[in-house]
Amino acid sequence: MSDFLIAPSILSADFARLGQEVELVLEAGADIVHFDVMDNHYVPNLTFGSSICKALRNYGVEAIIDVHLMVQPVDSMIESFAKAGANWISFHPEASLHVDRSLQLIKSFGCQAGLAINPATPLSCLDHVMHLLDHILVMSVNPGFGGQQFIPQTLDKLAAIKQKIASSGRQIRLEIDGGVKVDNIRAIAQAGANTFVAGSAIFGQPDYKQVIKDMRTELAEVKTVTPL
Ligand SMILES: O=C(CO)[C@@H](O)[C@H](O)COP(=O)(O)O
Ligand SMILES: [Fe+2]
Repeated sequence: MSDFLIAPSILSADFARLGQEVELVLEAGADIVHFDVMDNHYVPNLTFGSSICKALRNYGVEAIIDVHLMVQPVDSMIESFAKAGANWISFHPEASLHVDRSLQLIKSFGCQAGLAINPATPLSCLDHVMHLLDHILVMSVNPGFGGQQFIPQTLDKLAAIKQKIASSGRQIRLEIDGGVKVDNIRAIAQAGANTFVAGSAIFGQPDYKQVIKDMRTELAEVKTVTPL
């Protein structure tokens, strides 16, 4: 897998043509599919569940599906997403009563496990679970909606998490989610991210291939690549 992964968020896709939209964005050069699950409880918005993930697999989508659970409770959703074909599953620590248990549950189904960190979530939540993490999803907006502005303080947070990952000695993907665009992706990568969720920046343009190409051109300028 390459150093930098581009993960379009299907939250901004045309839901009436979801299979085709995912196919188009993968043909346009996307690496993985970011799948935002919102429950109108943990976040004030409602999207889709595991049956839509299964439908994408049935449609023929073979790429990694990166499920971002914005739901509470968490554990009751994990098995159905794993069985529906999710590869990566992340959740918000505030939404789980037993974070270690939820991470172990994700891994017990053979999926990669991640924690999603909100803008105001302290990094201490990572302290005792680094050994269970395959990725950390850093939210650069408050969760619940696409099309929000990138919160600039996230750059310092990324740098701090990058240090934590380096001291852990583990290979943990550092994923950024929210407000990622062609004009800020380079600075975000320079701060330490290596996996980039982008919804409105990609699906909001008529030519998905051009946006992804422009993002990769920016990423090619990054001096220090965060090792995996
Ligand atoms: O998880 C979320 C929002 O809660 C994201 O995945 C958004 O869907 C990203 O959308 P853009 O900010 O890129 O439009
Ligand atoms: Fe997301």
